[in-house]
Amino acid sequence: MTNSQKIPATIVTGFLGSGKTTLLRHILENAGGRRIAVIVNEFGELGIDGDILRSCGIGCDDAGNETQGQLYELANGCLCCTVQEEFYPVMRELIARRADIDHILIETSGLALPKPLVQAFNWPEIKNACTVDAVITVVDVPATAAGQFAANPAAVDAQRKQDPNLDHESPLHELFEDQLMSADLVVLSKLDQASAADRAKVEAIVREEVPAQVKIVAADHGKIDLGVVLGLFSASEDTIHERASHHGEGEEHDHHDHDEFDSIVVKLPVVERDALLERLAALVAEHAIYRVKGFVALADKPMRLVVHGVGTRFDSYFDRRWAAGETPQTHLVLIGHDLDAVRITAELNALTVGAL
Ligand SMILES: Nc1nc2c(ncn2[C@@H]2O[C@H](COP(=O)(O)OP(=O)(O)OP(=O)(O)O)[C@@H](O)[C@H]2O)c(=O)[nH]1
Repeated sequence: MTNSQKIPATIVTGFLGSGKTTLLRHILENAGGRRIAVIVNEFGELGIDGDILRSCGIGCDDAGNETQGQLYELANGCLCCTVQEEFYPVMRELIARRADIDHILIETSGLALPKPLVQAFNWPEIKNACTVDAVITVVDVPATAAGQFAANPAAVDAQRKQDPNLDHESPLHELFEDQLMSADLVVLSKLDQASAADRAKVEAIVREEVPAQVKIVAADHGKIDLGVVLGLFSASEDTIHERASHHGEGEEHDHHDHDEFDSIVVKLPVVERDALLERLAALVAEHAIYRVKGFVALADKPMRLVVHGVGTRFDSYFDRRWAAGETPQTHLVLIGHDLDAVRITAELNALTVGAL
């Protein structure tokens, strides 16, 4: 089978909160009749991205009931470490349904390394039926310009001063480089929050990491012409072995076990919106929390509030009414480094104002 007869798969990668789900939503809402199967993967115990996509009607029929076979959530760890157990069975299922599928869209967790996933497209059963249309790496311009992914950000410099014998290269920097080194296309996000100088600075940083033929484009809240992101025919699986990576296959990849990152899941009943957002902002300032995401139940509202915090910036919006028979509950996932789960959970628990 030639590559043009295979099902094209687009892999969307990028750090936590960079704008992957926003880009996915835009693609799915503008699919123009393409039948797209979606695989979303998250680090942390809650399948929040899947639920956000579902609340926009993705993976549901017109009556809001879940349709089988469009949306697959892999929430049991990072896709790059669970390729065999999690990704492979879903791909086999999709391959069996190939007559119903025009494109596969895969969102990796923000902590995943894309290379092992692309390499899985060389496994015979997958290679015979699918090809990687492109690896798209989403880059958060304000965060990158502010140095979040620098080789030696301030915190790492401080550690190094205390113990110069230790290797303290920032884990975020390695991840950033790995996610870029596999890219066939780079999408810059959040330019509305960045100056022209920041954009130029980030483009120069990205250019250092990606091969010359890789285009760097911009998307405003995920909006981008679908012709730019789909139909690239990169067949990345054929060249992935030539791409460098900080983490290899097999034994070397096993060391990428996310020891550097902690995930805390907090479940609360009803809370008060301003108190919650203030406390979360304070926690982000006090701890190395990279991303906060989840759903919030408010005492005076019949709607579910979605909260998404990246660094010190928090977005919140109501996405849907709590369903009949559903108990409104606050579910938050916090991801960061060296987090004191007991203390953070206790501080958030103290915000509970009761049940609906
Ligand atoms: N201002 C602005 N905000 C954006 C843009 N793109 C995404 N966002 C916001 O950034 C936050 C993170 O976006 P997501 O699309 O959820 O990011 P993600 O990469 O899927 O996040 P994780 O799944 O947590 O890794 C959300 O609050 C988005 O609304 C943009 O172009 N401009």
